[in-house]
Amino acid sequence: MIEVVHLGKRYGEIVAIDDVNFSVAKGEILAFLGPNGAGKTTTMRILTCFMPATSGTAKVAGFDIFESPMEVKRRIGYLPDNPPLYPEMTVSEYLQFVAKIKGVANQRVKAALASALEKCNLGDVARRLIGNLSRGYRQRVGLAQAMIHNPDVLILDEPTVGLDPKQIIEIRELIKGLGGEHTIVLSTHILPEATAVSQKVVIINRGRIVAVDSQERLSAQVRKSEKISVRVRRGEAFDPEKIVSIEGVQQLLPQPAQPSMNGEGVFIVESELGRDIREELSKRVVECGWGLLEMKPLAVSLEEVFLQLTTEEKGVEEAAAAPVAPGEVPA
Ligand SMILES: Nc1ncnc2c1ncn2[C@@H]1O[C@H](COP(=O)(O)OP(=O)(O)OP(=O)(O)O)[C@@H](O)[C@H]1O
Repeated sequence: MIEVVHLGKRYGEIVAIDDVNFSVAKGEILAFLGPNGAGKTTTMRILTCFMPATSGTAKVAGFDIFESPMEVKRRIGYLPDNPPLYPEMTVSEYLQFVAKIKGVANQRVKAALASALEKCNLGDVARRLIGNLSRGYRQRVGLAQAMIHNPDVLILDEPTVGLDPKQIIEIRELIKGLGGEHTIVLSTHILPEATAVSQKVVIINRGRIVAVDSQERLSAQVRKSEKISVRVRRGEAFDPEKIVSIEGVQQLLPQPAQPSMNGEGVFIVESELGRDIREELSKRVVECGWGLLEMKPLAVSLEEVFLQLTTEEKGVEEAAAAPVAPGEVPA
């Protein structure tokens, strides 16, 4: 549905994006993940024909953004980082106004309005003034205006910025629900957002794509060992020697959690990449009589993937010097 090829943009001397390539299949949700200034907004503005690229091109539903911008715009709904809302209009008035601007035929405006209100759960506030709505509701109005002409593709620039945690969950759920019917590209600098809503992640850093893949495959790409978390009933009986002696086990990792009050214990076993120790591990735990409660493989988090990919580019010291808040991509 979307094909981006060798896209580049300069603002004078500043290279905002350089040789950006990715594709999005029909109905897929793609997260465009990167720190502030990475080039996300620039890419989205080019894709939505708001701004020309300096080099390369992109196709949306088979139409080239340079050769057929009107065809592209017809198929795209755009939620910019600051959606242009009119506070003195009611939600319905505003959406009908946008529908007309976007060329929805007069006889179809009513149906388009009903559909957008329903999809974005705005029925209850249709007659309220936009200026009186909460930020979460205003963001839904922003989404509704993006989809009022029922476009194949939705481009959403940081759709949850400035919302409270409850509103964030609601908007993410809404976006997830729109996938399948719409192809969605969403930009974010928040890792859990990419994990929560998308099937595919493009990581951009300093204007260049550093990875494009599914989260699972990105994790696999940077994985250097297998990790399994084991929870046992009798934590006090645990003897590390019994585990490290299993063939293929490299080390036991420090426990992430304190031993729980009820005596349970959790430990993480790191083993050679590609070697499946699960059977032997479970046997050993049972033989030792610790009471096996849970055993689960640990995936590498997207945060680790991001850090590793950008660290390779920036150099270890520089990356190590930048502290990262939980869930945030380092700048
Ligand atoms: N109009 C402009 N003129 C000059 N430089 C610009 C302009 N717009 C963006 N830039 C620069 O291009 C680079 C990419 O910016 P862009 O806004 O695309 O990044 P972003 O990933 O969307 O970041 P943010 O999340 O902060 O919006 C940055 O270095 C930015 O300073």
